[in-house]
Amino acid sequence: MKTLFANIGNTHSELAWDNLVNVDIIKTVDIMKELAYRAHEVDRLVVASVVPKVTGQLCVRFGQKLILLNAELAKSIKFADVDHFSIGADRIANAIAAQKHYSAPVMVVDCGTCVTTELIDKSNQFQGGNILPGRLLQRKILASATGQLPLAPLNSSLAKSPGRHTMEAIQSGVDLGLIGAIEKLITHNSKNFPDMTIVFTGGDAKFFKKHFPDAELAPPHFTLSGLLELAK
Ligand SMILES: Nc1ncnc2c1ncn2[C@@H]1O[C@H](COP(=O)(O)OP(=O)(O)O)[C@@H](O)[C@H]1O
Ligand SMILES: CC(C)(COP(=O)(O)O)[C@@H](O)C(=O)NCCC(=O)O
Ligand SMILES: [K+]
Repeated sequence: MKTLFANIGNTHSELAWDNLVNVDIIKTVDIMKELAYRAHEVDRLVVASVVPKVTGQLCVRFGQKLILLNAELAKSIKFADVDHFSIGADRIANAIAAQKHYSAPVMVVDCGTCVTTELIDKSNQFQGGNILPGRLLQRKILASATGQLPLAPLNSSLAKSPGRHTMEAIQSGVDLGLIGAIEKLITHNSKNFPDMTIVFTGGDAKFFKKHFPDAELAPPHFTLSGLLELAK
């Protein structure tokens, strides 16, 4: 039986057959086209999706072959104190991956379209987390919600602060602001978990990790590895 795994995020999606050696990264806007090429080989499609429009299309296309990750399938994680119906499937997969790769307590910082955190304690409880707009999303909202601000490009290193022109002011404002926000979340969330491990993952993980020397950089395709773990 051939199982295809898919992690469908708001910007990118990852596709893999039962291992992490050959992972294809596809823009989520193109994911249905990509899956159409592969549909004939797929006996089972195991998906973590946070894009309901795509989830709906997958239900129609794959029917009974489709398995959607939700908190009820994540038997190794307990959700006693959280609203488990509301938690994104990628965040549940991150919790499973954190449990597999690190010793608890552990907080994942997923730097994607949004920055999310997921905190898992020693007794495998999902304690909850945080959601805030990521580096690109903050740039986009500044450009779209104002008359005069340009869309500032992403840069791999920090822009000068104080910024000497509009672009530098946006880049340093957003990027330093997010680093500060993550620092604050770590300090705040670690009050009850002083020895917790911090793990960075997601498309922007390398950028942020540089500013957190005590944190870990997750192995490649970390979220997807959580999804694969589920199928074992
Ligand atoms: N070349 C790039 N194209 C798009 N996003 C990038 C790029 N380099 C860094 N990023 C950052 O990575 C984020 C997307 O990360 P990703 O993990 O793919 O997101 P998601 O899981 O939401 O699909 C973007 O929002 C942006 O902040
Ligand atoms: C918070 C998210 C938008 C993050 O998505 P991403 O940036 O990884 O594409 C996604 O996990 C989501 O839609 N979650 C549902 C709400 C929640 O997790 O509480
Ligand atoms: K993600």
